[in-house]
Amino acid sequence: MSDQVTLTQFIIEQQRGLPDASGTFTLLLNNIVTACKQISNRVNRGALIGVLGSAGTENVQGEVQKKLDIITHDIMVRALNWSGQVGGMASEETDDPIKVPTQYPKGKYLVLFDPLDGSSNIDINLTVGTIFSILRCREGMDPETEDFLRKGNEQVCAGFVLYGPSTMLVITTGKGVNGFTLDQDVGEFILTHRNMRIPEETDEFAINMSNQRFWEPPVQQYIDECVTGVDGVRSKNFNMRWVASLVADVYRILTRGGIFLYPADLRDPSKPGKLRLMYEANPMAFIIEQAGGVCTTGREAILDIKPQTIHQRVPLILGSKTEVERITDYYSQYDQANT
Ligand SMILES: O=P(O)(O)OC[C@H]1O[C@](O)(COP(=O)(O)O)[C@@H](O)[C@@H]1O
Ligand SMILES: [Mg+2]
Ligand SMILES: [Mg+2]
Repeated sequence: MSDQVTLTQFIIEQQRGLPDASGTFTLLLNNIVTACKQISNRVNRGALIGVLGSAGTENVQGEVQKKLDIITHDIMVRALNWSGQVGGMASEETDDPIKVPTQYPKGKYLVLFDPLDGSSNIDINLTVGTIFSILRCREGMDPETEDFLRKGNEQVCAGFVLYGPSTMLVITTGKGVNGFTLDQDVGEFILTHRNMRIPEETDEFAINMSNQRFWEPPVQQYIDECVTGVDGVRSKNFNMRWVASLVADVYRILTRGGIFLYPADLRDPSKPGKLRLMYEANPMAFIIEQAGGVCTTGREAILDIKPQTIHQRVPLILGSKTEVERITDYYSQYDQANT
């Protein structure tokens, strides 16, 4: 239809009027998006092309890699090299940042990504996704690990693509959050969800209840009050959802509100939470906050954390403002009573 807005048109429109806009960001984004269309195709064809199942290898965090973890990583790296717009990249699937080979020009962006989020769901045909975070760097530089370790509030863009019933892209450049649906017939992402806003109130929570015995008291209290429903202090019933794909849980919250918790886990002090700061929590925090929600560890805003390592894990609590603020109150009351 003639009034449809494609992703490229939308980004050009957003950049128009910016004094230092040179078109390089649009080029970078086009390459990321092309990679995600290729990933969408592989995920969609699944068993037909033999890409399901385990690769029999482990990544830096000791997690068993799926074949598609590796395939999607390779697709992203190739597209980013070809874009000529990146100085370097970092992926969930490699220990160290990835350098741009000498035959490609080096650009002024760093891209960090989780090429396949929710990969434990791939073999059971549930929604998975790709998450990316974009930072600026000095043009032409060969970045070291230290150059990537920047706070989330320095991101210039964050997004994720959902491979679900529809393939969708959700993106922010710091001017709100917009959602695009892939029109498979024409191969373009079309703007379908303009200016997404998270409802401030909610009665839906998302948490992996099997970890309950390892939670700290503020989380125990919060979830206990939700589960007690009308019979407890909340005086209302709550619903629960847990897809176990961050992309799908965050998309639901962007659409109808809710709170997501993967809190600090007392099991192993070296793993404060499960999710990774730089390519899961930071991009989601940028998106959630741009949509009017809140994103925290319970004690600190995610976007204010100075990263120590590329694969650092963080506790992650995000979603509808009033609920996230309620749980951060529980944390501060608990910490005050225990210091
Ligand atoms: O299996 P659990 O413990 O419920 O964890 C689910 C979480 O782990 C993740 O799958 C981790 O992502 P990866 O698949 O990229 O490792 C998140 O998407 C999800 O929120
Ligand atoms: Mg992930
Ligand atoms: Mg992953």
